[in-house]
Amino acid sequence: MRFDVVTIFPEYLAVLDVSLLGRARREGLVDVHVHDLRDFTFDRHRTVDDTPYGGGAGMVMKPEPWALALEHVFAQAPADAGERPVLLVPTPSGERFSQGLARELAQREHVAIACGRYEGIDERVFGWAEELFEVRLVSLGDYVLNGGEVAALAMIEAVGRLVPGVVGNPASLVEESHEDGLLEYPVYTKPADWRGREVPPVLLSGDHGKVAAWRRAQQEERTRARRPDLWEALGRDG
Ligand SMILES: Nc1cc(-c2cccs2)n[nH]1
Repeated sequence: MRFDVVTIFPEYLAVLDVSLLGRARREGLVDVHVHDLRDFTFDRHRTVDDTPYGGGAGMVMKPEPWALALEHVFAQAPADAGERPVLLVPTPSGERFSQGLARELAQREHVAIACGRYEGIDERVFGWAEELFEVRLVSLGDYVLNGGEVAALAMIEAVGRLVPGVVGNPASLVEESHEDGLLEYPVYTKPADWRGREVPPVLLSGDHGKVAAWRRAQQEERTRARRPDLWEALGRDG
């Protein structure tokens, strides 16, 4: 799987060289390429923004550098990709990013991410990009970041780790929060008695059936208590 990230802060993405994805990149499972938007400007100041039509505070990212950068990214598409690449655009006004969307994206050959800054990217870029990409405006949550780079890191990690072979033990991907719509159960390790706090006895029982039942009950209790929205969505009684 290939990721292409376009940003005015390419150094923001350098952390991907050291995280879990570092090995995946070295083993050719996941490929991440970062592009500096300013490389697609041609004025002396490498200008990427300008004042907003209609007035208002802040600056808007100019459309032409984005079009040139995204055309360059599109041309990098893996030769065998039998599908249009996805273009993810992190924005507070997008669809909610989720484990389900991460799973969907992990099946794709080529995912591009456009990291906006300032007050955003000229809206016309998204309509234009539809000619080359499946464009998905995506929100990480209802809060505002200064730019899309942090969101890009989060999405690359969430998607990249689901690519077969990236995570050593695929079984560890199964019982995670949100995999089955429920939050994950609590986990414990040695010592059994830590500062007077004991591990739930069922976990020391050796009875795998009881352990599984206890863990499921914990998942349901936690989801109902902490995420009533998820609980309702599961259609369980309130
Ligand atoms: N969920 C979310 C995305 C963002 C931004 C993306 C780009 C600039 S701000 N903030 N919050």
